[in-house]
Amino acid sequence: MIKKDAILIGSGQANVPFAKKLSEAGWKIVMIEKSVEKLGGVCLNVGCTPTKTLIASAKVMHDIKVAGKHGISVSDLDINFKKTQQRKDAIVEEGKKGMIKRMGEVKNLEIVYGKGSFKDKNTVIVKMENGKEKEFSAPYIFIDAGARPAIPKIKNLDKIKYYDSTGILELKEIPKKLIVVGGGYIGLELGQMYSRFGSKVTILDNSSTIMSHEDEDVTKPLQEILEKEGMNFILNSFVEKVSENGKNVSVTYKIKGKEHSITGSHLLVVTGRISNADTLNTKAAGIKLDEKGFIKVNSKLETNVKNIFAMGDINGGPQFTHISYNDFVIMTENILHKGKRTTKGRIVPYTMFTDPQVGRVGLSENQAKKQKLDYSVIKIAGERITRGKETAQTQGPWKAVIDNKSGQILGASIVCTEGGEIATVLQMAMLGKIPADYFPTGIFAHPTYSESLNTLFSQIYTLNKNKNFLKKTFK
Ligand SMILES: Cc1cc2nc3c(=O)[nH]c(=O)nc-3n(C[C@H](O)[C@H](O)[C@H](O)COP(=O)(O)OP(=O)(O)OC[C@H]3O[C@@H](n4cnc5c(N)ncnc54)[C@H](O)[C@@H]3O)c2cc1C
Ligand SMILES: NC(=O)c1ccc[n+]([C@@H]2O[C@H](COP(=O)([O-])OP(=O)(O)OC[C@H]3O[C@@H](n4cnc5c(N)ncnc54)[C@H](O)[C@@H]3O)[C@@H](O)[C@H]2O)c1
Repeated sequence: MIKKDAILIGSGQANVPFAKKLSEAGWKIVMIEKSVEKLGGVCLNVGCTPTKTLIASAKVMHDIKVAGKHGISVSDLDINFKKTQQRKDAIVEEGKKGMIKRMGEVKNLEIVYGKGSFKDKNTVIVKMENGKEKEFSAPYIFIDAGARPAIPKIKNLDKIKYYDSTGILELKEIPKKLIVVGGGYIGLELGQMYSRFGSKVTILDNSSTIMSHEDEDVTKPLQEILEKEGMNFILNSFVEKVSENGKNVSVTYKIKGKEHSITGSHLLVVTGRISNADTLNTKAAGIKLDEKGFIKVNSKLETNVKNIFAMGDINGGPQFTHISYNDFVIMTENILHKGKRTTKGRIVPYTMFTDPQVGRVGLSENQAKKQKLDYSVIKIAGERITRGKETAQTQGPWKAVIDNKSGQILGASIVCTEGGEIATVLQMAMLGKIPADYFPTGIFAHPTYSESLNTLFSQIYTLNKNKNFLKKTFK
């Protein structure tokens, strides 16, 4: 048994920077990670970094395909997919090398490769790749062990070749016909990416809309844009079974009880991500899980067991890199500086990296409605965006939700080629409590995309006229 000041399980987006902070404060720590290949977690190795790199390559391909709009013709458009993949691999490798170097410089940090699981509330056993075991004990344990693909129960799925979000990134060939089960972030981002590389892509989802947790007046226009690019959507579809015939895969699904089938060359299954807590023997430490298997934490990220904390996807999310990183910020302040930071009231931004992006921050209209808030909605179509006209990227809509009493922005959904950046501008306004009426009159550089926040927020005057909106706040 080796004694430490703290045990860190998983090298996700929170534990990596946290290890450095603990070390700087003089703590002797051990970090347990399944393998060196997984060091740095999902985002760097098989998540954000590789996907956003490949998606950028697919955008270049698309921009060339539509260059005719600008009077530019390109003949012999071709892709050397091996090189495209090599570029992605090199970027991941570079990030990995840098991280390993920085981790090597962290004093008092021992990294052990193997599967960690609890023996009791202070002890963790590591089953190493060579079959040997090591035991560590510490008064503090920080879990940042993430989530993995959720594979739905579909008849024969375990008998055929299919891809999850990791496997699909390693393809050597561009699929002729890609069937995607799941129309959420990964399905839409990777579906559009392969569609732009040349695949015929069909997305099946059992919900009535893509990205079903978002407002329908945001997801419907996005679906239409993707359909115009050649993608096909089969919604309200319940996949029953799959089979292989030769090199092809067939998917049988039901819509309103009626059976249909579709055949493709490749099948991608991306229907959400489940907690890795089931690999940790949490019972031995008495750690409580929620009904979905995520570790229950309070707003300070404390589990029900004293001095055991859970950060990142494994505590139920939201499942984003920046949220896990913010968990690290909370933990650092509370553990090392006697702070009282919590997750309460944190404004959550996220961006789906389709093209156009869906830049999101704060509340959607649906969420504001559910919370029974007193709110108004402003919205403009993409055609109103001046910069978009110049760049031939007039997708939309842009939408914001405003608190009727305070005039504060409650949230926004920005469908735009740079939707994520524009939503970030609004996030800054929300953080700084800059009210909505700053935007119609504020000065924005012309012609940036963000300048059109001016146009979006000018809608508040119309609301004012029609509904006596924000009488106190806006004149
Ligand atoms: C394809 C894809 C694209 C994504 N794109 C984005 C994006 O653009 N933006 C964004 O914000 N988010 C994105 N995400 C989500 C993001 O990657 C995750 O939210 C983020 O990585 C979660 O970090 P984490 O701290 O929870 O730990 P993770 O990154 O999940 O790391 C957990 C680590 O713990 C290790 N581990 C697990 N169990 C054990 C055990 N028993 N013993 C030892 N080690 C263990 C794992 O091997 C892993 O390395 C994407 C995810 C995927 C799959
Ligand atoms: N840009 C980003 O920030 C980004 C990118 C990728 C992933 N992520 C994170 O990773 C998480 C996982 O992504 P994801 O796309 O796997 O999950 P998701 O929850 O975003 O989408 C899953 C989709 O699958 C559908 N679905 C579920 N079960 C189904 C079934 N049996 N048949 C058909 N459809 C089914 C759901 O209706 C949903 O639309 C995301 O929730 C997000 O937090 C973020």
